[in-house]
Amino acid sequence: MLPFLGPYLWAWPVLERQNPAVKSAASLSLWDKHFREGRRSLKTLAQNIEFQCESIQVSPLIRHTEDDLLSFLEPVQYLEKNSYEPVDGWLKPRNWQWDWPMDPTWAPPDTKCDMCKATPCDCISTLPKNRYRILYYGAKGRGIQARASSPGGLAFEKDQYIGELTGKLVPPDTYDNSMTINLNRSDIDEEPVVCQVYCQDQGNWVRLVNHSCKPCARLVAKIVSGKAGVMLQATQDIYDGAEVTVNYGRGHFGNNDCLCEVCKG
Ligand SMILES: C[S@@+](CC[C@H](N)C(=O)[O-])C[C@H]1O[C@@H](n2cnc3c(N)ncnc32)[C@H](O)[C@@H]1O
Repeated sequence: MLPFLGPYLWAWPVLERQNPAVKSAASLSLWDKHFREGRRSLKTLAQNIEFQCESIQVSPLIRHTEDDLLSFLEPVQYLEKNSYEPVDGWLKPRNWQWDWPMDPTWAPPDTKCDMCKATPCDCISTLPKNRYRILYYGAKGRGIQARASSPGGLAFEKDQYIGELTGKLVPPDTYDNSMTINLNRSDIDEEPVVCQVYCQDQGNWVRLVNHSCKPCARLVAKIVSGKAGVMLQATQDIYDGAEVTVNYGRGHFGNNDCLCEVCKG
């Protein structure tokens, strides 16, 4: 996915001539690496490759320094699973009964999986693959479109788990933005929030799901294959070509800010 810089990648030799900053031999190999990555993304529709330039407004490239340009072409770090590192001062969640500090998504081995109701299992590796594509949805930015094996076919069945949102695990109340979601644990008394999943700088495709006031999916905290996580679950049958959306919660968008199909007719 790299429509924005795509034309520049194809015109790379011209860009190189125009920007005198792009000369240092030391950085050529980095350029080369990102350039190849970009071409691969354009050629193969490798939907998991997202680039830093896609979430920012880039002014004409000639005005940028070499470092800027390189950072635009840097792929967003793709996480197959959540990343956890201990943080000083991360308080033990309410009613947590195990060692602390530790990965707050850890669950005891006898915890039943919310997908198959059994234990142990490998449900997490059975989530659908290649059933989505990243598309631009106008002023909403990028979003996720469902993709079935045949045109117009059923991509996801009602209640099916579509994917897991991955990101960096951070202490509760660290961030308050649309790239962060609280993870609470239904297997612990009073269901405390044990961490947030923060996916601004790294994560997977689920982080690109847009909001709708009439969504076809939801993000829900579940325990799957022995780990707690935020799962994307279809709330109705979703067909090929439909945008996969969730509700970000009441009050997320101010008056008239929501661009979903309900609010914009
Ligand atoms: C989790 S991100 C979704 C991916 C985002 N569209 C992108 O291209 O990076 C959330 C952001 O998408 C945009 N967005 C999502 N749903 C929207 C909606 N219904 N109306 C307006 N903007 C929306 C807002 O900018 C919001 O802060």
